[in-house]
Amino acid sequence: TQSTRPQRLLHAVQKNATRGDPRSVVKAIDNFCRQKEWAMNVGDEKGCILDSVVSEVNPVTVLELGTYCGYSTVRIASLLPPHAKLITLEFNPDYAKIARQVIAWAGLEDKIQLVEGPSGEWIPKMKEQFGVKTFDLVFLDHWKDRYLPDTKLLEDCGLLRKGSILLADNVICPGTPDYLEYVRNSPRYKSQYFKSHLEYTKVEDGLEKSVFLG
Ligand SMILES: Nc1ncnc2c1ncn2CCOCCNC(=O)c1cc(-c2ccc(F)cc2)cc(O)c1O
Ligand SMILES: [Mg+2]
Repeated sequence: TQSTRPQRLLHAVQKNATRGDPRSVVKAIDNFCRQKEWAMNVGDEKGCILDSVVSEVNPVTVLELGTYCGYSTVRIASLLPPHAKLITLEFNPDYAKIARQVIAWAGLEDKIQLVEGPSGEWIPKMKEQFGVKTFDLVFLDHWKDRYLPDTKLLEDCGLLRKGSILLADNVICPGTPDYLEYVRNSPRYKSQYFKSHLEYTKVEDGLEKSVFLG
């Protein structure tokens, strides 16, 4: 039977990356996607912007929406302080299965909780299920038409505090126009655009960093 692209990406990690070395896992995925097959990881160019935001925020609680194969999950978790926790939501069980193995290869299972299911259902359960008070950082990288409703859900569930940071991938390509309009015009956010390119291509894309003002 034919393998899937996520399975081939996982094999590239197991073949080329060192167990327990998250940065080698990130590098192995980027090499696979540049040399063999494009895949929708945030990639290295936007990944460096992600790294700088994570290092600046130094978050203790992180939420990632959209795990895919775990590339940004591993990239973020590799920069977190020892007691910090990252919860990542993935809707697609096949992607989740691969992501668990990528996370294990990087040796980051203790920092990462991968939850399978739709963001709309899980966000309202965060407090009771995972003992989360508020998130210091949220990385949005799931369905582009879910960014806005899920941001409003995070607000309504009291999961954002004054100073919480939202970092959104793909605000240009594929694009999240309603989300951009909201965070750029709402008095409750201070927003900033980081121009970059769609992973592994020359197409314009970028990350939008928005600080929740409370
Ligand atoms: N827990 C959850 N709840 C709800 N929904 C969920 C979920 N978990 C996952 N999903 C479902 C969607 O997950 C994948 C979302 N990501 C993308 O679609 C994506 C697409 C491109 C792209 C593709 C083709 C082009 F030509 C140009 C660009 C690039 C990117 O960087 C992308 O991130
Ligand atoms: Mg993306």
